[in-house]
Amino acid sequence: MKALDRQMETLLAEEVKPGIVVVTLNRPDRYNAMTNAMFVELEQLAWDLGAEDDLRVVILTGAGKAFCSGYDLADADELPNLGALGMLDQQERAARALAAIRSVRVPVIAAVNGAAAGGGFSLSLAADIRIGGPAAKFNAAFVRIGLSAGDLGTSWLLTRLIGPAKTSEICFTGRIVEASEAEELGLVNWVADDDPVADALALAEQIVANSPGGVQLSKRALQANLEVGSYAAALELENRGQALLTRSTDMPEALAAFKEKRPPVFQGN
Ligand SMILES: CCCCCCCCCCCCC[C@H](O)CC(=O)SCCNC(=O)CCNC(=O)[C@H](O)C(C)(C)COP(=O)(O)OP(=O)(O)OC[C@H]1O[C@@H](n2cnc3c(N)ncnc32)[C@H](O)[C@@H]1OP(=O)(O)O
Repeated sequence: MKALDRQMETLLAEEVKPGIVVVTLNRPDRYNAMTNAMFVELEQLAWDLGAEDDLRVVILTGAGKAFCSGYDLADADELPNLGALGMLDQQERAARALAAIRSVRVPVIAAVNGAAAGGGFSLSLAADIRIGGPAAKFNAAFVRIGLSAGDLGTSWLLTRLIGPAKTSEICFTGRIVEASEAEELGLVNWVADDDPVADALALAEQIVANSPGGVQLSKRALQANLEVGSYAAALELENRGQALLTRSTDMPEALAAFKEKRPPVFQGN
């Protein structure tokens, strides 16, 4: 088994090309519904993969017909017995898992192969890029199940992705957003003609051809600058990243390659 490959109870991870790992939510009979085991494995996988120097891009997708249908409603019966603090613990554990996915240092591309509902919608938002398949559909199902769309980062990320008005409409109605509308809204970068994983892989190969440090510090700056409050703070963060990269060996290699009119060979340091 390769260093980046993982076989877990609810997830599979496979290095399909050098540095490109496809993570598959693997509960197809339950439309990849989320369980506590899946949250624990998502968080663990995010940290394990992040520790691998050779990692360059993660593609996240679902086995079978759905991407992820949110919390496993078959498990919901036992929740009321947990009490308020027990529920808070469950919610925080799930939130930590999605935050870990979002903070993976390399680009994460969600190949949304089917329904992304509830927490599954939230999980797709934790990715940097979403590519829909023809069957992709997004559903902030929370209000239909007695919950709030303030869930696993949805209210923060979706507002910044598609704007407060459309976010409000989608979250207050709990309606389905089909692939074509998702593309119009910018919820997905595009809709693949067939398998979104194939499109995600082609995109990942374009990313892998570039400086790993440049890509990873770009991700860091782009994510952080959704949070910093000012242009000055953004510049400060960018300046530090660039100063760090100018000390890398990849940058002189890129300059030499440009002058010698050849592709650069990046080492990621
Ligand atoms: C009461 C809620 C308790 C949750 C609170 C938990 C608090 C602590 C937990 C940690 C924090 C996580 C919080 C999480 O983010 C909250 C949520 O995710 S809430 C939203 C939960 N999800 C849903 O409400 C979506 C339900 N599913 C659907 O709307 C539709 O199935 C679909 C996904 C839009 C797909 O529609 P269709 O293509 O028409 O497919 P079907 O409806 O026919 O379903 C096919 C098949 O899959 C089974 N299934 C679908 N979704 C789930 C699911 N979420 N859990 C379990 N099983 C699911 C469905 O039953 C069918 O199976 P079959 O009947 O054919 O055997």
